[in-house]
Amino acid sequence: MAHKVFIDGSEGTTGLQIHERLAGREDLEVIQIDPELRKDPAARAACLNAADVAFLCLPDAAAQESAALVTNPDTVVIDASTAHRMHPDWAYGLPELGAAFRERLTTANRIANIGCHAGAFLLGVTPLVAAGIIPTDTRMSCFSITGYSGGGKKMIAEFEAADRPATLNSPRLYALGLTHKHLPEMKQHSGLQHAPLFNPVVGCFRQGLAVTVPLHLPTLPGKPTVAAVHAALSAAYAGQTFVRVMPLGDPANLDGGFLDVQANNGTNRADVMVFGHDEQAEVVVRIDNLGKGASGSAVQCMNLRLGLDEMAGLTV
Ligand SMILES: NC(=O)C1=CN([C@@H]2O[C@H](COP(=O)(O)OP(=O)(O)OC[C@H]3O[C@@H](n4cnc5c(N)ncnc54)[C@H](OP(=O)(O)O)[C@@H]3O)[C@@H](O)[C@H]2O)C=CC1
Ligand SMILES: CC(=O)N[C@@H](CCC(=O)OP(=O)(O)O)C(=O)O
Repeated sequence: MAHKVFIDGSEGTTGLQIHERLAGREDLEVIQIDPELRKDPAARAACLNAADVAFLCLPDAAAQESAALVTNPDTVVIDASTAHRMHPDWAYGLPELGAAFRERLTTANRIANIGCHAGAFLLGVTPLVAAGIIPTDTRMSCFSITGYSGGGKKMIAEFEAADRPATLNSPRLYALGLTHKHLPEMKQHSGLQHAPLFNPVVGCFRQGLAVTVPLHLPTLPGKPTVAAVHAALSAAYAGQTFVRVMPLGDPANLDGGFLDVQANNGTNRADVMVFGHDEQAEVVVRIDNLGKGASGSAVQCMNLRLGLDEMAGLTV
């Protein structure tokens, strides 16, 4: 029998992308809400409680409201928003972070999907903390370049408006108050004692994201080589379907010396890359912010939770 799935917020950026990834799957039946009633709590409650899996693709407040509407103990909720990522009762949706994450996702009825910047940061840093290469008390910094779809419908409309102001044509640094909403999950799931100093930049392209984490190798215990950093990441992700560690400093990652942050678009793949020399290393993690950073991850978590092929509906 097909699993019943409901997407609350199906007309938003993430909701539409989940819908696309579920299209044509015979093992799933998507519950449709009357479009006129898509923001009506009673209508949403009926759909949520009829679902085996409910995706919340909503702003934080609406996601909290939806989660509270779920009374069916068997409904698995996968929330794409920031609302529940720090909640102890919710599993964090990044199985590649380790066996404990993966195992929890196979049974949890509440799953918080990753933040796009946070997930990429964690893929680059968590194994290095676990391996002791980065001490837990290190004060890290990192930056991220993202496409404007990360800002949802509103930002997409601003960037794609016919009368777009020229100020949107150049990359825009933001979150300069240094309190970006992904900092708590970056700290919690990396094992670091301090949140990184994080600078996101949004560019005039729709989709694609890369987080860059600099490492000053002589300041780290035992002065690891760039090869040791690469080896630790390669070991951590051996056998993973969706995380690919590229050869060390591979020029094939670079197009005439430039790294294309859109190269994973349309996939659920994360590319982990290490560049550097004796003194400095840079870990770069590239994802599709709407793929591994949002809807791809959500579908992967559903597949895992339901015991289905983890790759169903997804590409690498
Ligand atoms: N875009 C991205 O790259 C990522 C997004 N996320 C998170 O996923 C969630 C969804 O983001 P995104 O798809 O980008 O956002 P969008 O703004 O594109 O879509 C949100 C959707 O929710 C609908 N909505 C708002 N309030 C309610 C309500 N009370 N009841 C029902 N529907 C409602 C909106 O309706 P309307 O169409 O009328 O505006 C819209 O269709 C957010 O929490 C976001 O932070 C997470 C990772 C990455
Ligand atoms: C360009 C842009 O604004 N991107 C968003 C991140 C999108 C994301 O990961 O979303 P949630 O954490 O909200 O789920 C931001 O930096 O706030």
